[in-house]
Amino acid sequence: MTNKITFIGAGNMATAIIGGLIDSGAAPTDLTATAPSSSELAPVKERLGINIHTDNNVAVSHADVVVLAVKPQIMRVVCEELRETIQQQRPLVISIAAGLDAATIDQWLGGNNALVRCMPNTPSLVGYGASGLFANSAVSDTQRDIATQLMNAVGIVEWVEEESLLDAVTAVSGSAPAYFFLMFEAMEEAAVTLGLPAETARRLAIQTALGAATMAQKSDKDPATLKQNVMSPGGTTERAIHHLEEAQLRTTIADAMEACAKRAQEMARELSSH
Ligand SMILES: NC(=O)C1=CN([C@@H]2O[C@H](COP(=O)(O)OP(=O)(O)OC[C@H]3O[C@@H](n4cnc5c(N)ncnc54)[C@H](OP(=O)(O)O)[C@@H]3O)[C@@H](O)[C@H]2O)C=CC1
Ligand SMILES: O=C(O)[C@@H]1CCC=N1
Repeated sequence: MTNKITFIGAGNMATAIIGGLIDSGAAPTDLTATAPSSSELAPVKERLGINIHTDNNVAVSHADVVVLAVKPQIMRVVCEELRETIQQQRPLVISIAAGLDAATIDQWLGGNNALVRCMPNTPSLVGYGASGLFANSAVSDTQRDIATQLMNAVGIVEWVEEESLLDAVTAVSGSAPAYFFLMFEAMEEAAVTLGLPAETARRLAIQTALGAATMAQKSDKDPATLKQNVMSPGGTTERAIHHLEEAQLRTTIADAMEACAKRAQEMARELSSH
């Protein structure tokens, strides 16, 4: 990819994507990240070798693609500060902020911008990201390809044709690494109670998740069948799964994902109104 890409914000998500891009062959010199303080940026430069800037407008002035990677709560200030430069430069703008809708961001940037909303996740850092993308009507096919290539460099890409579906993407992949990390915590704690050393338990739980995910990805069988294949009749797994079903794990997951999607909608309302 030969585009010059500027990330506004150099936090968890931006550095995860940048790290993944570099691992997949992007030239660090084509990448720039900004943040308010050079003390935060210095270690990013040291680690990734990319360009850094504390002035967002300067960083955007030569960019083909601008990735807005600041917290949703400060997006308005950042966009309004960038409005003039973006209107002159006309880059493809990609927002990764949860909740904030494309029309609001476009308006804050002065209007008529080619804008892609992307909901990535932090496993982008290791090339196993999963991103949902939505394009507004100003985005050309070439720009769609650019966004696809960018996020494909760090994982899989799924386009949605209705913007509201990004809230579901947030629930199933954007926020979801945290659900699995919670599961690892819980499994490690339980295994320690059963007598295993914590480190052993952690290694076994993580490797098992990796194995299960890889099997589910490579197999032509659906997850329900793969689950059934582990459950010997009258055996140990059956007992464990019975317990999880009795404890309403499915409902708990559905409720958590619904809460996640609702929070994204709430954030959109809160943030677009002030
Ligand atoms: N974390 C995740 O798993 C995911 C996050 N997202 C979205 O990504 C976005 C960023 O989240 P995340 O990376 O976790 O947040 P972080 O707080 O880790 O990163 C935000 C970055 O923005 C910088 N920043 C703050 N103010 C400005 C400014 N005025 N100009 C330029 N940079 C600024 C921060 O610098 P400083 O620290 O100095 O304030 C920091 O580097 C959010 O909108 C979130 O919704 C989407 C999907 C997943
Ligand atoms: O928790 C959040 O709001 C962000 C968006 C998805 C993951 N982290």
